[in-house]
Amino acid sequence: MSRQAPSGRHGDALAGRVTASFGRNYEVVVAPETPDREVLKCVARGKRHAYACGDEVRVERTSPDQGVIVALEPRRNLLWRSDAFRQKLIAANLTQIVIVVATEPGFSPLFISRCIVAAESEGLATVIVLNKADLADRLEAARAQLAPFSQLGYPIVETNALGDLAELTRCLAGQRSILVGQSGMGKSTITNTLIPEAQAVTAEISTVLDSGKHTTTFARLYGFEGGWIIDSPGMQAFGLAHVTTDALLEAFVEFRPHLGQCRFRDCRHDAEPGCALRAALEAGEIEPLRFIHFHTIRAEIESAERQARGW
Ligand SMILES: Nc1nc2c(ncn2[C@@H]2O[C@H](COP(=O)(O)OP(=O)(O)OP(=O)(O)O)[C@@H](O)[C@H]2O)c(=O)[nH]1
Ligand SMILES: [Zn+2]
Repeated sequence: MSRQAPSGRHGDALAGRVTASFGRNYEVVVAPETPDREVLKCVARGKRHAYACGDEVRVERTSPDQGVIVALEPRRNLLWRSDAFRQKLIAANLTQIVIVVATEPGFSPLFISRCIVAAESEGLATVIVLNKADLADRLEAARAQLAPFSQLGYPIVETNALGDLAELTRCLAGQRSILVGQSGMGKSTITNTLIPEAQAVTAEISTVLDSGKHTTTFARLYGFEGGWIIDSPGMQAFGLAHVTTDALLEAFVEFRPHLGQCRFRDCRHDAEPGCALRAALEAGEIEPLRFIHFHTIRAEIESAERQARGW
């Protein structure tokens, strides 16, 4: 029996998953969950298509190790980087975003809020990894910094990437995760410990670039424990320019009970009288830090909007 493509038009095409993208070239794993699994170097048919790691696609083979992507299965969700002018796809079909921070060097709580906004606005779960938990003298301070997030219910997994990652493995098993983190948090060490194949890939790239440093330069998907993991490069520019103000408010989960309760329907939640969010802030129901994060991210989004319109 031949494989049936859902559209019918690509009946001879193979089902595959995008595991890396380099400009207009893609790496696609065909029959990813089977012993017939193989990797094809692919190009996209047509100019307007762009694919992301995690995309489920149909490919037509053009040589033993090459193919053309001819169709895209519907995406469950999509993460991208965006600023006023550009959007770059990062990952599709995720179940969770895993944010790696560490006891040292210092991390940015705003970076965490940004990642959470991306996760919430795409309906994804968030997990925070506190790495280098073995550096005991820094641990309490880092936990205190993460307290506002754990109070919101975001799980925090403490790890020592140089040791045992059993708890993190349980958290990742069966999930489709993207690992994000600022530089130096130990994300590469975690990836290399979890996925020996990743070590080989980064080593190869480091040799090619003669950098000697194992730095992630592009997103790559690896199969892991019944799911998969995308290791992504440092995501300082985790753009949120495409998120609307309403979606941003919803993405701050602690704001939700108060939305629609302000005196003015167009309340900016700055200094207006009768602002329900300010009242919740003053009542201690909203962390001041998170309130600041909201305003910071909204200002960025609005500034990107103005730039995009050429104001
Ligand atoms: N003590 C301790 N050191 C760690 C741990 N994880 C990573 N390190 C060290 O922290 C440094 C940074 O780790 P990397 O894995 O390169 O960090 P990264 O987040 O991938 O950083 P970039 O490659 O810049 O993106 C390295 O010297 C690691 O050996 C940990 O759990 N405990
Ligand atoms: Zn308000």
